[in-house]
Amino acid sequence: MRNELLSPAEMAEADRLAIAAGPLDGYGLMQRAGEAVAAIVLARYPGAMRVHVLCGPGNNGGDGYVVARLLAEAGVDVALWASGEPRTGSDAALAAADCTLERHPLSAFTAEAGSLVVDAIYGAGLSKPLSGDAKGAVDIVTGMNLPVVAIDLPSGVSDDSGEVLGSAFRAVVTVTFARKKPGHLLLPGRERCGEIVLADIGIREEIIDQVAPRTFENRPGLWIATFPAPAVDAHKYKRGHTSVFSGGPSATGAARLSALAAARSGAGAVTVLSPANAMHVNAAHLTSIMLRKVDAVEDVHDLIGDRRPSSFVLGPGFGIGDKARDFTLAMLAKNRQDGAVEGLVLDADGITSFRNATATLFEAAGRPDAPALIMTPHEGEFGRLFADIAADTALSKLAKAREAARRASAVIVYKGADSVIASPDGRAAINGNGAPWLATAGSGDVLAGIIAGLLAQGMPAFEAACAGVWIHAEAGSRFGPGLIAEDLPLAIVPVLRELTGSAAR
Ligand SMILES: NC(=O)C1=CN([C@@H]2O[C@H](COP(=O)(O)OP(=O)(O)OC[C@H]3O[C@@H](n4cnc5c(N)ncnc54)[C@H](OP(=O)(O)O)[C@@H]3O)[C@@H](O)[C@H]2O)[C@@H](O)CC1
Ligand SMILES: Nc1ncnc2c1ncn2[C@@H]1O[C@H](COP(=O)(O)OP(=O)(O)O)[C@@H](O)[C@H]1O
Ligand SMILES: [K+]
Repeated sequence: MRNELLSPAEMAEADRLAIAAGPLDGYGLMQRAGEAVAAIVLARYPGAMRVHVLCGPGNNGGDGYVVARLLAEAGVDVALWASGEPRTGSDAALAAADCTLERHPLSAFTAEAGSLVVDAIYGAGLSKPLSGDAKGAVDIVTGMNLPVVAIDLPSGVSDDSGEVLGSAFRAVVTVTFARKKPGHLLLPGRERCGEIVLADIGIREEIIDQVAPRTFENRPGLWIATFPAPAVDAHKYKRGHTSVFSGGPSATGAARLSALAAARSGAGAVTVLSPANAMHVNAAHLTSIMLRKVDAVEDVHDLIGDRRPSSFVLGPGFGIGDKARDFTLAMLAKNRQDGAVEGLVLDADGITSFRNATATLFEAAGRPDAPALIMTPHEGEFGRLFADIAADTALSKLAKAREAARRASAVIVYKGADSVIASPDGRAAINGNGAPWLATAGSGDVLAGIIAGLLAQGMPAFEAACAGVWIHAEAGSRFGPGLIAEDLPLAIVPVLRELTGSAAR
């Protein structure tokens, strides 16, 4: 599996373990890194008039010296620009010594139209905002719109958070090593990387296993092993029963979108739970989806006793207040072991309702036998439940989601163009297959329904949340322009078909 993402500390650890295990030493790894980048440059830009290689003082610059030497040996016209001297005895110093091209100071950097830039100024070691010569080079290259091949990361992009520190290159291709880093997927970093090429530099799988990363790119490989497929002897309730709470008469659509998505995602039975005064509105719009009156907490208990739904969605269009809190806490008070309630997806108004009662919610979710709680906040909703975490500028979106999941004892789906899914056990995944077509009213309601549908079919909470986010994003990206939320439940069908095929293999 190559879905792991390495933090800077984990990458350094992998590097250290790989060197200790041999056969390559640090300079050997650097040579492999440089070879990979040079091969990409030669393959992608065979006609480049001139290649400017920009080297910083650290090992990212070291990779750059290797690239400059190899490109020159291949007959390319290379101009080498350096900022700072590699530390004596470092691998970068060895690489610089082996590169006999004339070195120009980066402060004098100029380039010509039609040339290509290899960015080896800073990578994993970026420690402060770009300034001086490095910033000047970014301005020149950006102003001339020259194509950039970035080594490891575009200089200025933090590998940990994806933030742009000061300014950063915008690469056409970024070549990174062993595994991707969070900054390749989190915004705005993802946008600055262009296409990301992962190069094998000889850090073997068992080294990554030893490092045991807890952060992943959200791709099917992460959860396909638990992706549900109906058994031959399935009946509808065996395939899972999802219930979705509806709002009042003028706010029923969101629940129906969730319900339809849960049904499409494979839950065998889906029920909309409606207040009495909205029964007629809901009834007029439901066919295969069942409808049941739920007005008070007793109705929730009766439903759980009678119909044994395995998952719930509460929040879309529901309204903010006591009722949302009481229903949520009633569900969380059930025991999972009884087979009663597997889990609850709390979205939208459901989340906002706990703005001033977070401790009650987190305590209920943290009870050992409690059903799984999955919360799906967008940025605004996240800030309502986790104001201090949201305001902490030292934390990346990844770190924020992880901390929130731990505090709330809940799986957190921190939505957006770079959705992060975090589990209270420390695992986290970053999603990268979305598209802005998904930014349409009701899209989040559909996501909540897909996750609940997967949960009802027995998928564990973190995996169900990851799969839901990926499937939702994939369907929206493939559909493209014109997408509205009503399209999404049907648009997930071809995606599910492919996943079911691959799960069967
Ligand atoms: N790990 C591996 O397996 C492999 C890693 N490899 C490569 O190594 C790279 C990481 O190397 P690295 O750790 O030496 O860091 P790097 O990015 O070169 O920068 C550090 C230097 O820059 C300086 N500096 C930073 N920001 C600055 C700023 N804004 N303005 C000014 N100065 C700034 C910083 O100064 P300091 O923070 O110490 O003051 C320090 O001197 C990695 O990205 C990959 O390409 C490959 O060889 C394959 C194997
Ligand atoms: N620019 C974007 N790129 C990819 N996905 C996006 C983008 N904007 C929004 N989304 C996704 O669309 C969904 C919107 O959900 P939400 O904000 O709850 O909307 P609504 O309340 O209208 O349903 C989320 O899954 C989010 O991750
Ligand atoms: K770089």
